[in-house]
Amino acid sequence: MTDTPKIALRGVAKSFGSKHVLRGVDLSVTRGESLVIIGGSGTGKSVTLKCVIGLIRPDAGEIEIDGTRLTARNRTGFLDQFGMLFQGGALFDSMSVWENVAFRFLRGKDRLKRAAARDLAVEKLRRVGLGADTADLFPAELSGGMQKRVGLARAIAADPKIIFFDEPTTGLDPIMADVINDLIREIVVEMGATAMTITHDMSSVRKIADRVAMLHEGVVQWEGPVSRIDDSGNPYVHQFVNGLPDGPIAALR
Ligand SMILES: Nc1ncnc2c1ncn2[C@@H]1O[C@H](COP(=O)(O)OP(=O)(O)OP(=O)(O)O)[C@@H](O)[C@H]1O
Repeated sequence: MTDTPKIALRGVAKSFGSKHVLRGVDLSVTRGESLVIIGGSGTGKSVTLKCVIGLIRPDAGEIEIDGTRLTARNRTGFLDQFGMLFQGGALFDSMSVWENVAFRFLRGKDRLKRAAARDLAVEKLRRVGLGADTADLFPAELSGGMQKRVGLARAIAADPKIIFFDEPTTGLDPIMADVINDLIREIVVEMGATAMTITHDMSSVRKIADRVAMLHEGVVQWEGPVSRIDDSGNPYVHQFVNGLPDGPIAALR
């Protein structure tokens, strides 16, 4: 084990026209660590994540993942190596639950025989609390919480060493959100995975994070261990964590 960051962003900048969304983001996530990026709506959390997973190309700065610098050439398909739980689950409606979970094993270089792929999917479904009886259902037949579990099973299907979570509790009631947060934490710890999550749900932050970074006005305003978020001494974090109407964030609106 080394302290080499699994994920490192250095001076990452991205504008859309005259809108400077990211103005030099520096972040690093070490091996086995869970970093949660917080920030208000429209502060660039999704843009940051999309830069990291290669869906958006930054205007400036560097991103290194697992020791490899992201370049225009290797960006495509980079995500294949990592697990990702998309906001809303992003399941394929026309495929059964097990086919969704085993998606990457049904084609390409990791292809398995269908029976083996199904067995793998059933095992992952079990890990997220779903019985084998859900394997042949279709996403439309599942509740939102079950869809999230299936998305999580798909994210961990290939035992990735790095997992990204995009707003993992969006659309869930508070009780189901808590269940999913617990499950994410358990699985990340059990797999020893490095995790990066974006969210504005403070209950997720408290459950999932080892470390927290607060994004505002295109830069990381504060970062520190999750144990410090109630006592950060940072006015942005204080306002955000406590949901206060007054403070530097509201003053800028
Ligand atoms: N492809 C794009 N083209 C133009 N503007 C974009 C694009 N993607 C994002 N933006 C803008 O960048 C800003 C940051 O968006 P982003 O989705 O990263 O915010 P966020 O922090 O994830 O917000 P939320 O919590 O509401 O999802 C927004 O103003 C958005 O309109």
